[in-house]
Amino acid sequence: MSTPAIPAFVLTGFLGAGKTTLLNRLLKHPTLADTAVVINEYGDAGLDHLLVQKSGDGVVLLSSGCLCCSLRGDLLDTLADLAARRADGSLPPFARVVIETTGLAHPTPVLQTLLAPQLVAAGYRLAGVVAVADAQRGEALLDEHAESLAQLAVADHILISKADLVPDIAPFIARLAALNPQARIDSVQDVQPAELLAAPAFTPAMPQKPRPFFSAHDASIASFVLTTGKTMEPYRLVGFLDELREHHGEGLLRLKGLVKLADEPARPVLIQGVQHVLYPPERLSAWPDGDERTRIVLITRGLDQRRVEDLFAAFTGDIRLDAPDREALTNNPLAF
Ligand SMILES: Nc1nc2c(ncn2[C@@H]2O[C@H](COP(=O)(O)OP(=O)(O)OP(=O)(O)O)[C@@H](O)[C@H]2O)c(=O)[nH]1
Repeated sequence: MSTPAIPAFVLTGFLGAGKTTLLNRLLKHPTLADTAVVINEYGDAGLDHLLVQKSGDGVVLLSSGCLCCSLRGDLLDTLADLAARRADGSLPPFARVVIETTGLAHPTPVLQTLLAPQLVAAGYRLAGVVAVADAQRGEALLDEHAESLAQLAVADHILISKADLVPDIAPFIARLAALNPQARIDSVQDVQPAELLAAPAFTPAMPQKPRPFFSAHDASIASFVLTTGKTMEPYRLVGFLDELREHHGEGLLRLKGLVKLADEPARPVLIQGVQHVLYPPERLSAWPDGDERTRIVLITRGLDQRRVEDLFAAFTGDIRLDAPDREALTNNPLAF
């Protein structure tokens, strides 16, 4: 009998954005008390782990009852170890894990780690990416630090901190909505802790929100949705994902989708991926939102959207003008 997967949330945001402040607030909430926290610090500079009360062995027990782990070493080993100790009863049966990334980190290595086969086998499931956006430093931060832009671009949920220090956050919100049209955007103060870490966090928004404007600085980052009402044969999905990963993996900051497969159209398959790493598809029991179309959200950097759309259409059999069909892409001896 399989046990339910452990939802893993990534909490990201630039240095000083307010991640630890938010985390402390979340962990005080009774419904989130059974949360394991991994603070992903590199080097000796990080101090975040000192802000929680240690109880030896790298694991700390917060006064609220939360489990916390300060991590200097390998994220993968730590997460695997936490799961093993949860399974053998030496740790309480935590209901979710939050991984706070270092402020300077590009988010993709952490996401890739979570999609690694060892962690999938250990029972983890990437449940959502929450990014804290600092309204005080606002757009300047996005312009100056590519990591900050990437953190916000891959988020499912953006939380704006320090809105209390800024007279008008509307332009900042507009910029964030343009950068990541799929994300839900809230002010940190307005969001309820319990709803923040409620799994599953992911439902691809449809239709795609229009981009109110597009900043030249963010021009290489794009977010778009591939959709089809058709069912797909499983081998075609595999073929599409293989092609995508092989030829466009480098520019794929994040992929997440619900796919209607021909074998069981009433039970969509959840797919997730980061760059060249794809998570094993997960069969859901039902469509989460009444919309039974395949929807795959891609967040990309420097990737040709049109080519990806053509590739997808070739595998679904949807006809597109001026685009090669699937045979031409997969059976062409001259193809790349
Ligand atoms: N006024 C105000 N201050 C905030 C808010 N959120 C965080 N801060 C302050 O901002 C500073 C940095 O917050 P942290 O929570 O430590 O930020 P962090 O993202 O964890 O920082 P690093 O771990 O260095 O990446 C602290 O002094 C907080 O008190 C907010 O919403 N409003």
